Amino acid sequence: MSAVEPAGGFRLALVGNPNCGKTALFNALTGSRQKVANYPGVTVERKTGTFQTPAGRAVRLLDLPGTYSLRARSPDEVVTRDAVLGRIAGEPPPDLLLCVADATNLRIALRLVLELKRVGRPLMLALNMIDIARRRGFAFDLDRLSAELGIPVVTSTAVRRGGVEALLARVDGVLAASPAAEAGGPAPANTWAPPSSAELRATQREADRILAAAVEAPGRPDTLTGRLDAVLLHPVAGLVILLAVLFVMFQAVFSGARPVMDLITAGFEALGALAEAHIPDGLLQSFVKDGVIAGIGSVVAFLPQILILFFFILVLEDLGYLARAAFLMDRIMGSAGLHGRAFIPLLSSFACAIPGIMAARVIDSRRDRLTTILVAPLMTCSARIPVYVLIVSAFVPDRPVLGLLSLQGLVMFGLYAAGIASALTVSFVAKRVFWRDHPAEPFMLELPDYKLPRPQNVLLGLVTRARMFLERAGTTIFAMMVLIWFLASFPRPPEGATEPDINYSLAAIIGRALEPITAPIGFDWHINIALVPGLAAREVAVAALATVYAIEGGKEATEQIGQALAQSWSLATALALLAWYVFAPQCASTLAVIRRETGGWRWMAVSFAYMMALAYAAAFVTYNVARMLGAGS
Ligand SMILES: Nc1nc2c(ncn2[C@@H]2O[C@H](COP(=O)(O)OP(=O)(O)OP(=O)(O)O)[C@@H](O)[C@H]2O)c(=O)[nH]1
Ligand SMILES: [Mg+2]
Repeated sequence: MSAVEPAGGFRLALVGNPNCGKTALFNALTGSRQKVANYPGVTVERKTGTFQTPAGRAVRLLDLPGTYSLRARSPDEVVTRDAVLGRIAGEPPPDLLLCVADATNLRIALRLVLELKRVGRPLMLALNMIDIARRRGFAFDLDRLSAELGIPVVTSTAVRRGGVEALLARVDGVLAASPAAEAGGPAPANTWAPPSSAELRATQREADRILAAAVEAPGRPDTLTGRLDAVLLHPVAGLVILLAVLFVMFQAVFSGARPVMDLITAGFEALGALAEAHIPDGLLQSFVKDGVIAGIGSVVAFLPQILILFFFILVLEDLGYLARAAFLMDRIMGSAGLHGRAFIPLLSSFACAIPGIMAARVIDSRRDRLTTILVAPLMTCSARIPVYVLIVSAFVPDRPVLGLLSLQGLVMFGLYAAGIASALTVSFVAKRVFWRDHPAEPFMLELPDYKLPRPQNVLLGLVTRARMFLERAGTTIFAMMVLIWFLASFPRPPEGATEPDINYSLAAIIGRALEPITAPIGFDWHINIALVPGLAAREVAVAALATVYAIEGGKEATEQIGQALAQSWSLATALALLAWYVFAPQCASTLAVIRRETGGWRWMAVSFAYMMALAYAAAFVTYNVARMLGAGS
């Protein structure tokens, strides 16, 4: 048998409608941890993994973005089409197409199966989510289904242990009979051509006939999803609930993390004290204590906040609420010129703009996709949380509003709202001013059934996030801290100097050189030092401020960084910096992803320029208005 195995093993591709459980199956088979969530359009690129079948065959498994047809309208669907048809350079076509279907939702899935048959590759159908289907009372005549379709049909529960064993056993059988195993056998003909709408309708009729013959739907349909949707999709009640959910989320981000945050801060302070006690006074002590510990510690302290935000996002995703939120926001987003499908990319950008920008691949019209990519970085990503929380807790008094809300939480919500409002405004302007002739595209998004969030899934998501955040702290942020400490410590002050050491440093020289540009927006040279390296990653700004004030404070810098800021900045400056951070084009990786996703420098340059202009303008207006209102000192 091994003599006829293709090099690198058999190639198996997972194809299917969006949200049917392909990635869950991929993870179950390969032990990978790719993102699984309850909304269509989670996977937007192809991923490979390997596994061994029970008979010992090595298989390379390909997870693909979901699609309804191989017609391929959007960039993610193009990936699927090309992989299925073997059009990807250097990659032979799959030896077996494993079509995955949501067993409770087979109509379109069967149409895709019929379309896939024309590709001429060995094909097999897995009725996934069979657990849910059985519970709801669906009955399947698998033999009949298999006979009608002319391919093997198995059932699976991708998210349960043992849920894929029958499938695995069957894969062996199919691979043994596949042409790849008959060395030199003739390749079957590929008769697939992009189907016309009429052809798709004909295929759908055939699929409906097979469905009627082989599947018995429950007499009493599932009513839970319907009952929930009657409230959650209500044009008024639904929007109110959505707003309430978002509000609770931001409040929790702000106030829920305090105790853990204080613990982390105390831990890093103890580390700093330890460094002070054990390393002799001098440059090395300053490097370890002010550069590394103060800098990294100031960023890592925000881990709890970031995890709280992700906890909310992960639970909402798994619940199936995100697609509803997209539906609710469609009218508002549509009037701002955004495609309904832009909602999930934009919401993902609350976590980080990078997956958000990539998720825009599900949008088929190029202009709608570009608009989404341009405004995604305006959404408040989690890297802004440290900057916002630091400044808000230093400058906004901690007092209750209307009894139960905190003023600080309210300001935080306002900052998120500012991000959303500016995204809507920018897209509105882009649509009206630049792309006037563009007709609105109809928005279609399948609403998944509600599912109870899976604790393992949420936990896994949190661990992944925590790891990514700490890795960033250990690499990008660490590297920037070393640079900033160096710039802030050299050259050493001259003999008999009276000012703090940092005032004689390279950092001060650079920061002061930028003052003519930043003085009108209220930033002094300390802030300038934080702004430039902050372009690498937003959190660096917090770390940089921590280091700058720690070095400036010298030995007496025992106070927390927030207190240091409150003493040295006016309220107007603090507000201007917040305004700056709502818009500033930041983190080099986001810009790099924009370049990659749009296929050139042009849109990267456009987004950098427009965000920089907005940031400067917003900071300018904020600073000057605040000063006029008396917040200038
Ligand atoms: N109960 C149950 N839930 C499942 C099963 N398979 C997947 N799910 C859930 O269904 C949702 C969608 O799963 P994914 O694996 O992300 O679906 P996908 O086909 O990769 O989706 P796209 O990447 O968007 O095309 C998730 O919430 C999974 O936890 C199953 O067999 N049983
Ligand atoms: Mg997927």
